[in-house]
Amino acid sequence: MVYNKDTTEYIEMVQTAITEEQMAAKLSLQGLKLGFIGAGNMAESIVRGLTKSGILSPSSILTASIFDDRVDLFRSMGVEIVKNNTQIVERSDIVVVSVKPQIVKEVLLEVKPVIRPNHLLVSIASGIKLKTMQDWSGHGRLIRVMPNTPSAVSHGASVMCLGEEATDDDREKVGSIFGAIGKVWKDVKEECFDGVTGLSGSGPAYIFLAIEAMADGGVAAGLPRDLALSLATQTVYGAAAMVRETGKHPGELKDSVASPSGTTIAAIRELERGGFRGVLMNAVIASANRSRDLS
Ligand SMILES: NC(=O)C1=CN([C@@H]2O[C@H](COP(=O)(O)OP(=O)(O)OC[C@H]3O[C@@H](n4cnc5c(N)ncnc54)[C@H](OP(=O)(O)O)[C@@H]3O)[C@@H](O)[C@H]2O)C=CC1
Ligand SMILES: O=C(O)[C@@H]1CCC=N1
Repeated sequence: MVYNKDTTEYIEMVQTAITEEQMAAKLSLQGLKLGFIGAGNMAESIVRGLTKSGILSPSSILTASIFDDRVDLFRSMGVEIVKNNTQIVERSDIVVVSVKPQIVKEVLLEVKPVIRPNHLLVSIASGIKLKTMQDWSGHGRLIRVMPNTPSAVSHGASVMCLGEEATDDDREKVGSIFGAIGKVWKDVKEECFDGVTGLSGSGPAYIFLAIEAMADGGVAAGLPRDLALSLATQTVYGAAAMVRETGKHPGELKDSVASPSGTTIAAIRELERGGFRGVLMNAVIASANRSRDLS
């Protein structure tokens, strides 16, 4: 089986391995209820990823919203809809605070009376520090996470940092949840969170912009729009996979595309002239600074 070169069989083997790994995580989360305060874009991405992973049944997930379209969307994924934030906390073991940073204080003060010692609070809000969360909620069993939207398709990047009363078991459970929807870095220092937000939290948006712009370039060069968009998408996906799977420095991989006096180096010259690297670096820093402002 291992030596069978048939592509279909190989894929089946990989899927079995993932399923076994996730099975252990699934067992550790059995019977657990996961609530989301804030049924927005990031909560949706996490729930989509979790539903896909099979690690938690959608009926173990709860949320609430005053908007019918959000209720309908989460209900269509099998999520239980409750009346309000208080009910989410009362009915959940782990509560993910997934509202905008500016709303976190209001929401925590609202649910504070029903938070019990057995609750684990997880905040994904950018900029809001663990200490601030603890002051507002009166609860120290906290974990801060910075995820990103590719979690919806099982390719998320999430980092975690534990509050002072979070246990090893809490770390494992939250690590399993975010590990099921992508890669997770479990013990990142809180001082890194603004930089993480600037890089991986906001980062998908920079790449969506890049894909759109590359496709536009293809159209300008005469390609049909659908072919241009598909090629741009596959090129970004393939380049990311190459960096990840070869372990080579991106500079070395770039050099291997650029032939002497060829097409790529002509394009790179334009990118450098336009300040491509500096622009990307400044984008990460701008997002990190905004995250710092929010705290
Ligand atoms: N989007 C992303 O890529 C990422 C987001 N985050 C963090 O996740 C959090 C949510 O972001 P995102 O999902 O993009 O934002 P959204 O605005 O899409 O989601 C927030 C949701 O909370 C709802 N809401 C507002 N007030 C309340 C309230 N009092 N009680 C309950 N729900 C309420 C909002 O409803 P309404 O629309 O009516 O305001 C909205 O549906 C933010 O703190 C953000 O920093 C972290 C990583 C990545
Ligand atoms: O734009 C935002 O504020 C959120 C935080 C990280 C990604 N999106």
